[in-house]
Amino acid sequence: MKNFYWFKQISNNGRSGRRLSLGEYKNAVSWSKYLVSSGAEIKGEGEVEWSADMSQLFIGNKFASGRHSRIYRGIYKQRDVAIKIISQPEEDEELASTLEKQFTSEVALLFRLSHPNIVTFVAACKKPPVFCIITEYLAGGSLRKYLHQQEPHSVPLELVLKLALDIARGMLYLHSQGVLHRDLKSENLLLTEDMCVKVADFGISCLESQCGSAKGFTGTYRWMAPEMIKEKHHTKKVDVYSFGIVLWELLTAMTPFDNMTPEQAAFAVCQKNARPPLPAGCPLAFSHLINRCWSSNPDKRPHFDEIVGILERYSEWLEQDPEFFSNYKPSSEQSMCCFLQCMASVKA
Ligand SMILES: Nc1ncnc2c1ncn2[C@@H]1O[C@H](COP(=O)(O)OP(=O)(O)OP(=O)(O)O)[C@@H](O)[C@H]1O
Repeated sequence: MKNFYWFKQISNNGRSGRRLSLGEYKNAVSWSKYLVSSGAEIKGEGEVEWSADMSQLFIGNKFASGRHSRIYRGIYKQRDVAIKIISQPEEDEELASTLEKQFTSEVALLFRLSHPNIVTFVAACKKPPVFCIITEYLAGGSLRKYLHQQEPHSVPLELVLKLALDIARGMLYLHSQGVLHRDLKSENLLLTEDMCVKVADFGISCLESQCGSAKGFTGTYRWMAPEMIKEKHHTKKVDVYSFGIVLWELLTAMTPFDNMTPEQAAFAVCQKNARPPLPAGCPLAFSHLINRCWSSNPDKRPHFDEIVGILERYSEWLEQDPEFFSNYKPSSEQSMCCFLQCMASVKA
């Protein structure tokens, strides 16, 4: 594979694997000294359960980065993985401590989650000032990257529906586990090769019972619910708001509020109740749902069980009637249900 060298990131005995390119070498040595174990260690609570066996980890090319992380491809126990490496800055103690807290919380949450639409956790390692989180590798990249490669408004409605349902099922599971994601956006939704979506990046997620206020929050304004922008008390419904924005992204393949800075977008959402414009030809089935999801009143936003139910019904109806999206009227839901029940009884 051109320009792709594996580096066996082990060596308690100092041996390393194959040669790295100069850039990779510089990157690797900057943190490898921390990741390589130096003998017996005392591990914190729960750490034994998720601690990576570093002798089984091969680290390859860096392929993405986050605000405070670099993401590498790798192999762990013969499995394709993504390795998120977070390094604490020496010069900023407050940020260093926030990053450590985020790492600990992300691992604790990911470790207990298991669902086809949630990225699968593999292992982690904690060697301050470097932490790593190993997850399954998703070859399709982020949904944001995929949407940016499409012409605006060009994603077929069947695909929009399928992707939306994947995301909603992942979120329904997450909420059923009492977890709020709090940073749901297309960048944190990853695709498999066969276009299945998985929810990722639990850095600022929390257990509903322990979320507290949104003070000093580092989520992303373009996708953030107004109550969270205002640093008010928030509930699971902040994820439903973000889901509404993601649904808009799926339909338009555009960036929300792309003519504004994130701060301007935050101001417009809170002070002027602004939302990204729904396309003129947006099927009512979607505009109706999006408007409910991004309602400024959290109580008016549906729960994910209702959203999954609605999207599943849309899928069924689309199967029965290829013109479903043009024919749909919100008031027709009832008659469509009757129609399907009749069809089912005729078949029986
Ligand atoms: N398991 C994975 N498989 C494939 N790509 C991944 C995986 N994990 C992360 N990525 C890529 O890396 C990017 C950043 O990952 P992630 O969001 O987890 O990092 P982060 O440090 O939390 O970022 P930020 O804080 O800026 O949101 C993702 O948008 C995606 O493109």
